[in-house]
Amino acid sequence: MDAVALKTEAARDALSEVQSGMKLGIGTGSTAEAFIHLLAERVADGLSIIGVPTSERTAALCEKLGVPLSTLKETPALDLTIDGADEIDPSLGLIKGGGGALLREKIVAKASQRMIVIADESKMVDTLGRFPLPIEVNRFGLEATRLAIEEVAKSLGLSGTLSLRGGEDDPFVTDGGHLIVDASFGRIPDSRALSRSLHDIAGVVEHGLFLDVAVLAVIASSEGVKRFTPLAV
Ligand SMILES: O=C[C@H](O)[C@H](O)[C@H](O)COP(=O)(O)O
Repeated sequence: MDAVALKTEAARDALSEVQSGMKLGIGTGSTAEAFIHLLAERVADGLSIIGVPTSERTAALCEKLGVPLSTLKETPALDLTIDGADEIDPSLGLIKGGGGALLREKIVAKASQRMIVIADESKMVDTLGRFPLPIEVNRFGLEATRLAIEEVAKSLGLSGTLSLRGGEDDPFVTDGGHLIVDASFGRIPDSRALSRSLHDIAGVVEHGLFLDVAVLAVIASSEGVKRFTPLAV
C-alpha cells in the first residue's frame, strides 16, 4: 500500500471516533485531507457535526465538500480534533507545521477535549527531530529572533541550521501573517526544555512541538491500523 492509501486507512479508522452532535477540530495537511473526504461522505449520509478548521486551506476543502463549519469565536470549546503530524514519538509528542498551520492547529487542539493524531507509519520516530522543527515567528525583529533561537539551541546542546521557509526574498506567510523558521536541530533529547525556551523568546509566536496534546495515535502500516496511547517516558 502506498503512503496515500495508508493515510486514508488511518483517517477511516479515526472517523469511528466521530459521533453525531460533535464539535470537531479539523486538521491540515494531506492526511487531514484524506480524513475530510471521508468525513464529507458521512455528512452527506446524515452525520451531524460542526467543524472548526485549522487553516484556510482546510476551510476551503470543507466548504467545497459540504462539511458544515464554524469558528472558534462561535464555538470555542470542541469535543475532538483530528489532525496529522510530521513526527510522532512514543509519548505521542509531535512535530507539526510542515504545512505551515501549526499555530491554528495548536489553538484548535488545545480547545478540544481530545486530540487524535492520524498518520502512516513513516511518521513514527523514537526521538523527535529528524523533521525540521517549524517555528512561527513575527516579522518584526526577525534577525534578533533568529539569534535568540540559536542561543537557545546552543544552551541545550543542539546545533543545526535555521532556514526561513520560502527563502529570504519571498518567504512563506502563515494564515496569521507570520513567517516560519525551520530549525534542523536533528535529534531533540529534551523537547520539553526546548519548548519552554522557545516560548520565552518574544519574537516566537508558536513552535511545532505538540507535547501532551494528542491522547491517541491512529497509525496505518501495510500490516493494518494500530492505535497507540502515550507511553510514559
Ligand atoms: O502544518 C501542517 C500540519 O501540521 C500537518 O498536519 C503536518 O505537516 C502533516 O502533514 P501531512 O499529513 O501532509 O504529512
